[in-house]
Amino acid sequence: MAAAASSTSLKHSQSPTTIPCMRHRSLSATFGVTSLSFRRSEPLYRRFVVLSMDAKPTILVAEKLGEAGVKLLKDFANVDCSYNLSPEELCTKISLCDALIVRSGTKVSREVFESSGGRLKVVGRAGVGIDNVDLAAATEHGCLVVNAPTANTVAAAEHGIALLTAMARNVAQADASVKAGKWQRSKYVGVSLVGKTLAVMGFGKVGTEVARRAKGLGMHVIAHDPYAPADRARAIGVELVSFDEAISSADFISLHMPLTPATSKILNDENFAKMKKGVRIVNVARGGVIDEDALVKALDSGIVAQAALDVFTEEPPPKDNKLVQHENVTATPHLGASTMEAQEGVAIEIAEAVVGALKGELAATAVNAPMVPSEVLIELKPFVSLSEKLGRLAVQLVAGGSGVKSVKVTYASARAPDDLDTRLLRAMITKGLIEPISSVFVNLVNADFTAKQRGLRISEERIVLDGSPESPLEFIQVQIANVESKFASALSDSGEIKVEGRVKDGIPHLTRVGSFEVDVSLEGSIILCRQVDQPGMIGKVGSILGQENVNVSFMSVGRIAPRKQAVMAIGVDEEPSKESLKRIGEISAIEDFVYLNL
Ligand SMILES: NC(=O)C1=CN([C@@H]2O[C@H](COP(=O)(O)OP(=O)(O)OC[C@H]3O[C@@H](n4cnc5c(N)ncnc54)[C@H](O)[C@@H]3O)[C@@H](O)[C@H]2O)C=CC1
Ligand SMILES: O=C(O)C(=O)COP(=O)(O)O
Repeated sequence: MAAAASSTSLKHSQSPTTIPCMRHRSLSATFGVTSLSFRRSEPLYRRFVVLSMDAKPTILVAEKLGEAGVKLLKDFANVDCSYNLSPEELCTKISLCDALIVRSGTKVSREVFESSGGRLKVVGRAGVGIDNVDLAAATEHGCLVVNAPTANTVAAAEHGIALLTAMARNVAQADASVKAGKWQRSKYVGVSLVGKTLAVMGFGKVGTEVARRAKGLGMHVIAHDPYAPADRARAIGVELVSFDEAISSADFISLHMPLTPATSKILNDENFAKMKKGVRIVNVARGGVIDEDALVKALDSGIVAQAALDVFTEEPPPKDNKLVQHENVTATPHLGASTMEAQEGVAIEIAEAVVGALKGELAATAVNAPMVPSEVLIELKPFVSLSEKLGRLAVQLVAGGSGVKSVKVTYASARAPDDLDTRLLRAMITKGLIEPISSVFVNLVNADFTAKQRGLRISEERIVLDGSPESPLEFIQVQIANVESKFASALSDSGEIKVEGRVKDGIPHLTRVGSFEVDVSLEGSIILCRQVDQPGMIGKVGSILGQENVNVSFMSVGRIAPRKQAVMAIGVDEEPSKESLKRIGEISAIEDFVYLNL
């Protein structure tokens, strides 16, 4: 990463403080925060998922969404409900959209993010499974992905139970037979559920609700979930067991885990061979967790007596799909979430999440961004701003041609080490370091990815201070190693560019440059001058700026000793002209100076 040649040439328009936007935004209704006022006219989260949104945003709803949700969206944005778009049509439309809402039927591929040209800021998945969204691509493009994880839980569990009971009593097959004019009572003798063992694979929200209901049907319920707490299972009389124990002892297996690389085709030839002969399988999770060819073989050989499937690897499955056609298979077209109640709930849940994210609020259901509780966020707010500004300052001090590769961030705090969430701060320092010297837009979603991609290593260190832990942090220090500085006094004794800041009365201040203590509020822009300490310097610089009507907000001098080397830090509200900066540089006592945009 090469630093910009001249700090004065840095593009001011990249500064987030220049984005015109609303005042006094609510931080997050979801987190119960009512309202916060910000000194800059910018909601905090806007720094993370920033929109250049002077006009109403546009939201593309690509699959059927409940009316109440659509109404919520329309109150805030232009809403384009276009269903059944081909992948090409979606890619064409997306460049005009700030947000996209989908269900399980739309593939939000890398091409979609690439085609958006950076405008797409939020993808809302109106449901749980996000396996149809390329999360890595979303993150790389700084696009937030939110889902609606709770509103369809009961619907999916009820559908699982519906399939379980219908399968056990051949309801679908018998219904088709009666409609065909037959009366085959002996052919459709079923099996009972009571006393049978049900293995719930994936003991999350849906799995838990299925387990509860199955217990009510008199079944013996066991579950396998490597991440579920045993006490939650025990509380409802379910025993957590290993994968092999679950599949080998079950009469019925119900799948409720997400489709991930680890669960893909988890029911395969090898695992079907471990099952009890005559096992019955329900899948309301994702088709991809079953190797469908292996299931056909297991059905044909009688290892699996019956299967009831709501989901398929390819949806809709091809007409000649062997599973769908199999007489021992009951199939539904991905109806798990399809109740009136669930669809209404999901629509509202996703509309609120998407609108909130577009407004710059933190989304409680963000899938690809760290969640920071609201109380932590409120405390960290001024430090978030300080972090970004220290990053911006530090990188502008790097001499052109030096490559920034290694940055050390030190947080000094009287809090216990595990009582400080630095993810936000690190993301904002990264934003400050990268944005001034590139065209990349960095936010909370893509900060770590962007740093890694640029080979920028950010290490973090904690200094634990004695004293009152009332404030989350005393100071933050940013050091850039192995670079030259265009302002030699910014180098510490050990040769790194070093800047340090604190929050004073809620306002970020620069309190150290190299080995020099200064004190200048981090607002507007800053001029740093190195000089031999002597009377009259402040006046000389001040009068040059005054002649141009540039308002000085702050001045401070840090010096080794009276009349020795000193650094003068001057905060200015307006950007001085090149001519004024040149005149400051020509003051004979000034040995070195740099102008830095914040
Ligand atoms: N058919 C439909 O219309 C619907 C399908 N679903 C699907 O159901 C699945 C579960 O949904 P929720 O319960 O809401 O999600 P959840 O996130 O609450 O639960 C998933 C559980 O699976 C567990 N898990 C992860 N890897 C596992 C593994 N290798 N083995 C066993 N368990 C594992 C997790 O620890 C978690 O407890 C998702 O795939 C979702 O997409 C959800 C709603 C409707
Ligand atoms: O929420 C889920 O994971 C589902 O599978 C529901 O999918 P749908 O929104 O009905 O296409």
